[in-house]
Amino acid sequence: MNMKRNGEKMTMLTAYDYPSAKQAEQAGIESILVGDSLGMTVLGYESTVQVTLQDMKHHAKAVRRGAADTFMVVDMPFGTVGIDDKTDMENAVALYQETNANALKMEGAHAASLIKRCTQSGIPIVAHLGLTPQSFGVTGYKLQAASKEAAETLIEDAKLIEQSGAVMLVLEAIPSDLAATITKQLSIPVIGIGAGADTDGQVLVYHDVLNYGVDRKPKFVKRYGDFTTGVDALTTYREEVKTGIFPSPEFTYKKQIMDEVDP
Ligand SMILES: Nc1nc(=O)c2c([nH]1)NC[C@@H]1CN(c3ccc(C(=O)N[C@@H](CCC(=O)O)C(=O)O)cc3)CN21
Ligand SMILES: CC(C)C(=O)C(=O)O
Ligand SMILES: [Mg+2]
Repeated sequence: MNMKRNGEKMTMLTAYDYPSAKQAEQAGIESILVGDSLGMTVLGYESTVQVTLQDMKHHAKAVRRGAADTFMVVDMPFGTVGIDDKTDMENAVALYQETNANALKMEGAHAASLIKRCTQSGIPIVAHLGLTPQSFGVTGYKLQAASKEAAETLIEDAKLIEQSGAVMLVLEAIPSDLAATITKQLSIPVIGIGAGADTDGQVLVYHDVLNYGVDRKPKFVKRYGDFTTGVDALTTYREEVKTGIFPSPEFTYKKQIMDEVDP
């Protein structure tokens, strides 16, 4: 992870299961995020708030099987950080140990003390500031740190999480000049999503990149593929069964002579 020094941009992509993890690894993506966005993209929840520690474990284990050689970051879901020191630590240890993750990610500057304790215990932590979707009920889904005061607070928060031992910072939905400033001031890599071009790297959601079952497109999402064509394929499959085109002999086992078979 020396890319901050040599200036090469780092790429991160979410993955939630075995095939998407394999694809990300095959594409040479440097780091996979098993994001709690899986609640929305693959479980059909309205937000990430419904996602449990069990959900994260289940998906992260599948991702690990698909991408054994890629740096895998796993989100701590809503309600697993900030309960009490003992419970927070038990949650982090379980998620890290059971999924064989390379790092865990935690939203918000309030996680600073847990970041410190995890780091001391040997768990690498990625911090996540700016728009933190687990707090959407308080913040909404909108640009964060838009005022001068909020920007100053964010800069202080970023320094705090670096001092607490975070190995990386994700900045979401903030003005690009603020993201550039924070990226310059920190020595750890800063990965942006809706944070402009001057961070050390970018992260996007798999289903957004491939237009796969998502109905909203935030401003920061660029689509590189179109999985909605899957519906055309499924429609053709249905039609071919209805019309008897499928299964043709090519997809059929050889006939037996039924007369020779006892009924
Ligand atoms: N598919 C997906 N992509 C994501 O990037 C993502 C998730 N899901 N789930 C978890 C969070 C939620 N995120 C979101 C969700 C919505 C907006 C959004 O609608 N933004 C609007 C701005 C709305 C406003 O300013 O009021 C946009 O147009 O960008 C942004 C980030 C980012 N994360
Ligand atoms: C949007 C990214 C950074 C995330 O936290 C997620 O996918 O859950
Ligand atoms: Mg997340």
